Amino acid sequence: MTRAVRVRVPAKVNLALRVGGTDEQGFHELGTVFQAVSLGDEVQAETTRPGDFRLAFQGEGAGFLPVDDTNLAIRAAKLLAQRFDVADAGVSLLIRKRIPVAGGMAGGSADAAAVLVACNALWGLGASRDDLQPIAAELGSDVPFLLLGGTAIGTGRGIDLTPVMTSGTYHWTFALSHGGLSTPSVFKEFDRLSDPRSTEIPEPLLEALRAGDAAAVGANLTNDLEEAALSLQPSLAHTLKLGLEAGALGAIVSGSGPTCAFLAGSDAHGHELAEALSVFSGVRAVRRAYGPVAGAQVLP
Ligand SMILES: C[C@](O)(CO)[C@H](O)COP(=O)(O)OP(=O)(O)OC[C@H]1O[C@@H](n2ccc(N)nc2=O)[C@H](O)[C@@H]1O
Ligand SMILES: Nc1ncnc2c1ncn2[C@@H]1O[C@H](COP(=O)(O)OP(=O)(O)OP(=O)(O)O)[C@@H](O)[C@H]1O
Repeated sequence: MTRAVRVRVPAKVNLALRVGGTDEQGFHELGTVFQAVSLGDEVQAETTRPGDFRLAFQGEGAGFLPVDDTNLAIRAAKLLAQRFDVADAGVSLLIRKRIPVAGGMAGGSADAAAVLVACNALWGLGASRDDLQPIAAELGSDVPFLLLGGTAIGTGRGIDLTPVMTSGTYHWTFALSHGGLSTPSVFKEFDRLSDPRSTEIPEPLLEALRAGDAAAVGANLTNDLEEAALSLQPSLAHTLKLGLEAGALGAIVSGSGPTCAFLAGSDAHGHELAEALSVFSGVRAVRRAYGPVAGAQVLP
């Protein structure tokens, strides 16, 4: 039996996020275009005593993230063990975290996706990615995309995925904020401020992605949750303005925020954006990344 597995998993940015009405469980209907980016976490999974599920963090969130059954990573391991009837399951997980916590980049979801892939390998389950998708969807709306990676349209709760054809590489600069925003409170603020919108994906964005036209992709970034995130954290307006003044091709709040995402024309331009953003005290840190990249993958 395999004793240890390492898995790399990306973060996501929503190039478009359209928010419609709610279903009977209170989930909003979404029309979104996800892109997986190279700012990611690494999960190391090792076999341990049967019934022993252990978790530790290094990096972002270490020291304050829960490491008990409330953590999505532990829930993912236990759900997989249950669905595949793994007798004597146990795992010791170490997560090297770079994705900001409660940052709108799906950090917890990424870890859950990585744990599914890691435990599948560790326990020799032989499950395909398609087998893992419904388990991922039970864990959270962003988890299935972090398994898939690349660039994809998400509909329904965000879990019905269709890969999108893209050309080229997109250079991203992310401005991390002090503190996070809770996803449910951002959706609640959206409901307070706005009526449900159309969930149609803007065709010019898809055309720009197909053509590899970064300037047109930048011009067509859109996020219906942005107004709600700005209402809860007003300093984000200044962060977005700084990036645009420094020549970003597009500037947007990532998902439910508060991380802000800036599209650069090149790697060198991304570096300039990072320098311009880091002078603002409202920005905790800047990170650069590129996309699209693969979903959760076992490392050799
Ligand atoms: C904002 C996004 O990141 C965009 O990709 C996702 O929609 C959020 O995905 P997530 O964090 O995996 O969300 P979940 O863990 O499934 O749900 C957390 C909470 O977000 C809200 N939520 C989430 C997804 C959705 N389609 N409608 C919602 O209203 C609900 O209040 C839900 O209780
Ligand atoms: N492995 C994990 N990593 C980060 N947060 C976790 C994890 N497990 C549980 N959480 C909890 O989930 C909350 C949201 O964290 P997360 O980093 O996933 O937010 P997010 O990136 O804004 O999510 P999304 O973009 O999917 O809406 C945190 O406040 C934390 O308490």
